[in-house]
Amino acid sequence: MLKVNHLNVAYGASQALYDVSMQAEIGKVTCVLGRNGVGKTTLMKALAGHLQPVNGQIRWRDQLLVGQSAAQRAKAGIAYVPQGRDIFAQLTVEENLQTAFSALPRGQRRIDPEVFALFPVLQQMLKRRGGDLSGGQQQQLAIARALLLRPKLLILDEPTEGIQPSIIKDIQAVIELLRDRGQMAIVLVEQYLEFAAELADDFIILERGRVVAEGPGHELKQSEQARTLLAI
Ligand SMILES: Nc1ncnc2c1ncn2[C@@H]1O[C@H](COP(=O)(O)OP(=O)(O)OP(=O)(O)O)[C@@H](O)[C@H]1O
Repeated sequence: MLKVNHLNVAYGASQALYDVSMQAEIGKVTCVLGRNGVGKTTLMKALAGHLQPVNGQIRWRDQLLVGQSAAQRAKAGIAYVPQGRDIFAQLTVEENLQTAFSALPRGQRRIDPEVFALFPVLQQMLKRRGGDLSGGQQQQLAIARALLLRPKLLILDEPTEGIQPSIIKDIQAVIELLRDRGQMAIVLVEQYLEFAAELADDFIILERGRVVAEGPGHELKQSEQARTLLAI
């Protein structure tokens, strides 16, 4: 289980997260919701090790993460798919997938065919350059690259942003399949209440860097508070 306790994160003098606590369990999707600029990406970067907090604790399977680098966390099975996807435009799909290898032991440096079962389009486009893919295909590539780490904690930062509805459905199906296998915790950042409500087992809502609502996912659809906080 992931446990975040009283996390404070700042960019220099500008504080972005205040006393944030949350948890995410194996076999569940935990959604982090909130409007633009409330601190969702900051929280994900702190989980992945791209930002170190001012104070507070992050525990993953009872191990303290604060102080560990992003590379150490990747090796410990924490995979982060950033907002904007970070695909290398000049590298082929295959080469983009191979960039995950640096976090893997030598014996495991191969592209698991399972990622092609999950995202068949990637196999068809293996020799194409990342920059030639559509936004939705790039998102699938970024998730596939993260899965090559065989993560136990998968962090997805707004995977639906700017993506056509048919691919959103495909991505949703993959997230559900990964969740239902019961072997990883999934933290999903979302702005769209509908998508989050379909997937969330648990949720938190951030507002100006603070957790202002939380609960089980089934409460999201009916929640007036969520609608107000997300300004729908
Ligand atoms: N590199 C940075 N330096 C200074 N301030 C930053 C930096 N990145 C983000 N911030 C600020 O921190 C706050 C939280 O930003 P963050 O990107 O975490 O929000 P978000 O909820 O992910 O928003 P979005 O949905 O637009 O991605 C904002 O006020 C933002 O301006």
